[in-house]
Amino acid sequence: MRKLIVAGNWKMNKTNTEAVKTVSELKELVKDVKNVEVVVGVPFTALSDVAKELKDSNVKVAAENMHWEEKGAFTGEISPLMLKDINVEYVILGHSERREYFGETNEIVNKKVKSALAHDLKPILCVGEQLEDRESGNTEKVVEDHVVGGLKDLTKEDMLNVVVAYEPVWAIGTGKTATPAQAEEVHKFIRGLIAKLYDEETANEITIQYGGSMKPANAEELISQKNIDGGLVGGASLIPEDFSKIVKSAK
Ligand SMILES: O=C[C@H](O)COP(=O)(O)O
Repeated sequence: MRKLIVAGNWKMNKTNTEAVKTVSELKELVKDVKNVEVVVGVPFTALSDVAKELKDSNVKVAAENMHWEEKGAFTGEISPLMLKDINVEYVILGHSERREYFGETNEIVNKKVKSALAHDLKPILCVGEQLEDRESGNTEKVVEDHVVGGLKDLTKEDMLNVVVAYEPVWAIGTGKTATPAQAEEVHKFIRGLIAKLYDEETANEITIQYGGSMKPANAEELISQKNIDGGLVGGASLIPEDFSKIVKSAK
């Protein structure tokens, strides 16, 4: 039975003080949730204090990015060792904003995914098409390129620790959600791709989250689709009440 995972991605929002206050409210709101893994992805500056605040709670912590090397002359970067040391469990990799604004290629994303796994961090690999890809009928081609490129050289055992997040870029922060049927179609395609790259059993175990304007009002219908196993939530994850409603709508 694959795991339902609802993860927040705060992006570049909240100071450390605001972050600690937010998660202290969130952990109370979701303390009785058992069927869903709850994760918050927070800025680097807040990771340590957020992890301390969430110790002994059922909410896990994610970083929003990391470098693939353990240490060295990489000014401004954060390494997997640094994340492990402060009890971070997940790391969001290959988000479309990293690809678009910071030039991350599949090759870079793949190095990060492999490094995360080697350091016992669970990567959330983000994949998804731009509006022009969808309009030109290239959604599957782009998604396949991200999935195959991001997972290159991973073993079946590695794969079982990877979470995939399908995020159509045109739906991120725009209020335009993919319809449940549109999202399900791509999720099914991704699972089929993983079955081809590995096998059916592995594909059935992988959590594939949907991301893109997920809100309390649309989460239940999206997550109830056969191949949608949770969400990667941006804007709505900044408000504990809204995020907890999304978590509780996952069944
Ligand atoms: O990682 C999260 C996504 O980019 C979705 O963001 P959003 O929920 O604000 O559309």
